[in-house]
Amino acid sequence: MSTLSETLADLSAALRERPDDILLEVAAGGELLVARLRVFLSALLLGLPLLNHLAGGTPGETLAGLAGVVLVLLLSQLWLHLAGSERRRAWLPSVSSAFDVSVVSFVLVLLALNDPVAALNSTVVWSCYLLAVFATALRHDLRVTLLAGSLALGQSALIWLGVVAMADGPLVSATYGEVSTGTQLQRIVLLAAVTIVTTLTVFRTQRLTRISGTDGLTGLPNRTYLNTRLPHLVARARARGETLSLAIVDLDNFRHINTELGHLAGDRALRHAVRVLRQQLAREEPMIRAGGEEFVLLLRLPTGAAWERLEALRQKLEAEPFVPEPGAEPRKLTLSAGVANCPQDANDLSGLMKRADLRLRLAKRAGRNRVVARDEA
Ligand SMILES: Nc1nc2c(ncn2[C@@H]2O[C@H](COP(=O)(O)OP(=O)(O)OP(=O)(O)O)[C@@H](O)[C@H]2O)c(=O)[nH]1
Repeated sequence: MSTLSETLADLSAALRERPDDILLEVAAGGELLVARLRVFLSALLLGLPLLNHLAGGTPGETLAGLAGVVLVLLLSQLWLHLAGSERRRAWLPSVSSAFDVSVVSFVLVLLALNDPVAALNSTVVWSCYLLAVFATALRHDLRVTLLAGSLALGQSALIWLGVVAMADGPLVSATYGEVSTGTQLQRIVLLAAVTIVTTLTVFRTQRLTRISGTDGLTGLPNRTYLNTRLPHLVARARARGETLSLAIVDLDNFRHINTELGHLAGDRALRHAVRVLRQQLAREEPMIRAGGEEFVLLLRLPTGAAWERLEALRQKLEAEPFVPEPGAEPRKLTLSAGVANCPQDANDLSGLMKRADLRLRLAKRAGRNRVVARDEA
């Protein structure tokens, strides 16, 4: 069990880490969910000016309320459009969360213009701060939660101090009662507590997401990544008219390593092969452990260049044999690979996988230790 100081150290390390691709994918889905919820809630708010009018509010108040709600609805549509588009905008979660918090402050300031006590004692509007901070859990980014929480704390404290500074008598109203320092402090503490709990929730979900998408032995993305992330990468490349090549790489005769050196040495051999291959790849070139001693690589290259790249990887692995233990005889590892290109061979992940697998089998049949990018070896 981890102590508080260990948790804080892990938290601060997580704050400095760049979210990985799976997290970004999950977060983009969360952003879209929040954007839809925002549009629904702001459409519901359209009823408020009408209720104000029916309750005998002045036409000025009703019109001002209507203008505010229509503005929020229009901006919500804009956020929905941005969240739903294929293009990833790194700033979107932070800016949309800051927007949610600031809308609550904006409504409180509007309330203050009519009745200063309402801005400090209104429970329903103020609770929307809690909702805005809690909704950042769906963005799966610690920095976004901390930003929204700090903004909510800062803005609500400013409204409190502003209303108190401008009051020319006791802050009491027939509808909202009396403003008490104790209640205002409790609200600040509650907001801070919700920010902390949401931050910890995000932290834990980040860990779980990372574990579920990562292969424990090699540290590479696993089949979950292959199934969830790769279809998007292929679809995006297709939409942009870009070319990309998918390779299935399989270590040759790996069974022999296990039978001759034992399973633990086999594990080390797998890690060695992954290290050698991964070192040759750029950060944005995914290498996934599809299962056993089989890996999937995605390269933003046309067929010829992808074949050359794989051939260089094959030679590198051959040139860096695996040493089972210090002083032991080095053991040569080789790989076979099948390459398929989008859009030349197929337009989607499943088509590319089938074609690459076919060519991998050709490479194995032709004697292993080779790369095949066409339908004959
Ligand atoms: N040590 C270890 N072995 C593994 C792991 N995953 C798969 N393997 C072994 O990899 C071997 C794969 O065997 P095969 O599918 O017959 O393929 P191969 O011996 O590599 O032969 P070809 O693919 O035809 O060249 C099996 O012996 C598996 O037990 C792992 O995580 N650790």
